[in-house]
Amino acid sequence: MEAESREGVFRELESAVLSCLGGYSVCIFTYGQTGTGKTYSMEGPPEDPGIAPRALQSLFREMGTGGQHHVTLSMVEIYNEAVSAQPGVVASGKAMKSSKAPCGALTWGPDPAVGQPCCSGLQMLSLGRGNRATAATVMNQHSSRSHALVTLTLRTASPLRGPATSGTLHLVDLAGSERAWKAGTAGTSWEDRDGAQRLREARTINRSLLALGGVMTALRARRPHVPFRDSQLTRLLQPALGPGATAVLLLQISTRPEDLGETVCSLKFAERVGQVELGPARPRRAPRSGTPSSLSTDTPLTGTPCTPTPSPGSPPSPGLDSGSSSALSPPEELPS
Ligand SMILES: Nc1ncnc2c1ncn2[C@@H]1O[C@H](COP(=O)(O)OP(=O)(O)OP(=O)(O)O)[C@@H](O)[C@H]1O
Repeated sequence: MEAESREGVFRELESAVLSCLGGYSVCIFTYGQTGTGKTYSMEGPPEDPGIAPRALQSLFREMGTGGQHHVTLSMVEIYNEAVSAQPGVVASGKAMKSSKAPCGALTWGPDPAVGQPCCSGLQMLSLGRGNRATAATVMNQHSSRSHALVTLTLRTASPLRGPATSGTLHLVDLAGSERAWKAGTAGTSWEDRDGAQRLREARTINRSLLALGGVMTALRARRPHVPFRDSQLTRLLQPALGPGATAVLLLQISTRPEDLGETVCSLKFAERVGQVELGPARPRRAPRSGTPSSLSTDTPLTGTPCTPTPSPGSPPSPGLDSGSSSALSPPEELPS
């Protein structure tokens, strides 16, 4: 995505983002082949921010115009099917105007329920970004090896706007799909430990993206059973893809002739997503008490313990891909 179009894309998304303040549930997710710029589009460099910081700035600018708001931000990473909350990247507090913070800097004020947090939402985003599992692959020097889900829950009360509402914004940066031969470590052979690790990651990533494709197929066909339980990714996305939610897919594709196969797969996936109907968007009233809902609270993670995110160089965590025999088998077919 070119720099000047990134602002244009955000302008298209802004009304959906702001609808969260009216109690709507909105999910924006990036999808595409590895190395096509998903993370860049979602995060962007400080001099030209991506969708996530722009969304936060826009929301907080709007919140500064009135009403009472309670904001919860959480960041969850899925690496090799292990789910972990990013340490220190879960916060709750009342959004407040601050003379010290620039407009939209997202300062949290003291909240008796959670102690005295006072940090900037943008700082929190970059903290999570820094902790994310990345590694060099043939296709991308800083490839994200995990799916990252940022959830903002916004409970809003305004005497002028009627009953209190609870809206949610999910920002999802999916790990990229990749072919087996492209999943190895740059400059090393497949037989070495790093190469094997990259292949194992690629296999798990592709499998979870296939599960997402299965969910989209079921939603499109309005099947009574939607296989949300087929992967951690789809489990966590369930509330974001429920009735009345709004989901926006940002598709990243490569225009290189040698990537044609992957590009066609990505376009087919987008076509399928484009045919999904989640029903008319519905606002949600805030619960009378308790914590606002978010991905982490709406979806029980029973049976899926939160484990610390291993760095790509550390031994694999026990899970779906712990079998050494499967470690070097190629990733499954690309999701399409
Ligand atoms: N519009 C852009 N302008 C400048 N550099 C870009 C742009 N888009 C992507 N890049 C650069 O291309 C590289 C790959 O981008 P990025 O890591 O965002 O891809 P990705 O799709 O998230 O990959 P993966 O799925 O492997 O994590 C990065 O070095 C990034 O800085």
